[in-house]
Amino acid sequence: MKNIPGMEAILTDPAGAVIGLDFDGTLSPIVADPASAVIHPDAPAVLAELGGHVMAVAIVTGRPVATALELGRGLEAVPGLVVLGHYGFERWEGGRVSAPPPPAGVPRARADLPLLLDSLGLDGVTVEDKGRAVAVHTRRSPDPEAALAVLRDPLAKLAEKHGLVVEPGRMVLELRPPGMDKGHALSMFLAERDARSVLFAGDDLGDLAAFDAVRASGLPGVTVCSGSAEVTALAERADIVVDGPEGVIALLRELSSAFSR
Ligand SMILES: O=P(O)(O)OC[C@H]1O[C@H](O[C@H]2O[C@H](CO)[C@@H](O)[C@H](O)[C@H]2O)[C@H](O)[C@@H](O)[C@@H]1O
Repeated sequence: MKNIPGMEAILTDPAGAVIGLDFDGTLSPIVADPASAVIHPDAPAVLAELGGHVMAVAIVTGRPVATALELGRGLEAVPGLVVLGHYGFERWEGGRVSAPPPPAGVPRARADLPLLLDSLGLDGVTVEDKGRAVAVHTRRSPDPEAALAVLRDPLAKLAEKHGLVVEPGRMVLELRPPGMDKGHALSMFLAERDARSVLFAGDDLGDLAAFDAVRASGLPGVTVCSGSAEVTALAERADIVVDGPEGVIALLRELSSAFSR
């Protein structure tokens, strides 16, 4: 680990390190039904151990905070944990949630979706109502990539009509408000805490902005890709590529053990 640029600073000064982690595909294995996702069983204990050494553990996710905590049972016990949900619009810390008022465009887009999806005649496309955003999933359709291709333009037009943006992800297109992304969320958090180093691990396109934020911070930083066959863009830009959530947990465990030595 020591040979990775940025890791040296984290290992020698853990109290100055922020560990940023995506949720789905990084801490939680990808499953067909978003409502059935659960955190890797070892993650809460590994993060609790890590949280005792570092400046902060921050989960930066597209999920609403409440969903991340529900699917991530045990996370609330991680010392000093911060959850930045909805790509950073929501924040949970010490049991308290803060968030701006919900955007008006989301319920309007959600109301238009059934008719639009009917008109496209796609099988197995499902809608996840996230409150402050709405996600259209194709993982359970017979050809998920082809369904995504059919949906791309109509959803872009729907998003524009309601003042929203499209966030592409693993077999999902999400309609959400503009003005925030994981990079912005992470940058603000690093500045707020006066971090001295940072590690960020993610698996999906939305995590690229956080990778950029690690670089832009000017801090000693490490980017980790939770690798999959579905997304290759992160692996190309990561300092470390591991094998999915299992690999992420193993890396965090190794880090924690190094701090304890
Ligand atoms: O930022 P994240 O924590 O990675 O959240 C991104 C999206 O993750 C979820 O969808 C993904 O995981 C599902 C469960 O494993 C999977 O079925 C889906 O295909 C993936 O795209 C979640 O449902 C979305 O709301 C999140 O925005």
